Amino acid sequence: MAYGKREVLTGVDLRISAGETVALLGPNGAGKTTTIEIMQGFRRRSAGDVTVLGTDPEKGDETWRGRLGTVLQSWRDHPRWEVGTLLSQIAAHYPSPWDSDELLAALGLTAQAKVKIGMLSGGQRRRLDVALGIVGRPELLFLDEPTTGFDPEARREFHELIRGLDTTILLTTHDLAEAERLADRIAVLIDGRIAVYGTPEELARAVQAPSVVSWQDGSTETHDPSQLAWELHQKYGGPVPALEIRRPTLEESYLSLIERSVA
Ligand SMILES: Nc1ncnc2c1ncn2[C@@H]1O[C@H](COP(=O)(O)OP(=O)(O)OP(=O)(O)O)[C@@H](O)[C@H]1O
Repeated sequence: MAYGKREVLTGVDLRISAGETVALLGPNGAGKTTTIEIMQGFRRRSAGDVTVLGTDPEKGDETWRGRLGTVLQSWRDHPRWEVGTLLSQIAAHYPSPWDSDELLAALGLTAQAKVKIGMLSGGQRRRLDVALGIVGRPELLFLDEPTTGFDPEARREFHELIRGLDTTILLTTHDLAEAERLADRIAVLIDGRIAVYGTPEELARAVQAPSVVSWQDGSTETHDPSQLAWELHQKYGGPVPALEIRRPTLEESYLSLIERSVA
């Protein structure tokens, strides 16, 4: 993808299987939104092949579009609409939508059905965003930084909700713990290229961020914790007091990948 002469996506090779949740991570400006817009058919790519639910997004018709769901940053446009009314209005555009009341119940919004959107709390509004994104029973759901501004409880509830959906999901987030919790696979986009694509464990292995080994008398970073544990075991002639081995978190692997690509 090039904007004018400036190429912003140069190596996006991504295959997502049905039912999978994939998190697309990357620093600001890496090209995540552009990638998603191309997949949704909102942006015309400069070159390359894209197939989403069997269709080239540039040729996607209304029926194809109806199979996609999008949860964007909060709906702020309809503050005077009642939650239930807006949801049924949107539902009416789809061939086999969720029943609005059922969906509100599933999202814990039954008590808010007659509340005006402008009166909802941030977390409630976000649930409504999700309701609007999935009301058409999408086969593929795009979540763009879904929990920005959530309190920890709302975030946890949202994660449970998302994990309970049996739809294919492509998620962008800057919250690494969220990616780890929700995603089967993680794609890291750096400067328009997918630098790594795999499970969090595969990412950690590819990046080879060090583990932290600590014990009663010391602590160190190492790429081979089991070797070190063995050496300590020899040194102590038995169990190593207060031995702890901490594998790199997704955040550490990710940051180490970004640092390396900048260097
Ligand atoms: N309409 C546009 N015209 C020209 N350049 C654009 C346009 N939209 C995005 N860009 C540029 O393309 C690059 C990728 O932007 P994009 O919004 O896809 O990144 P992102 O990974 O989603 O970033 P963020 O995490 O900040 O949302 C950036 O350098 C941006 O400035």
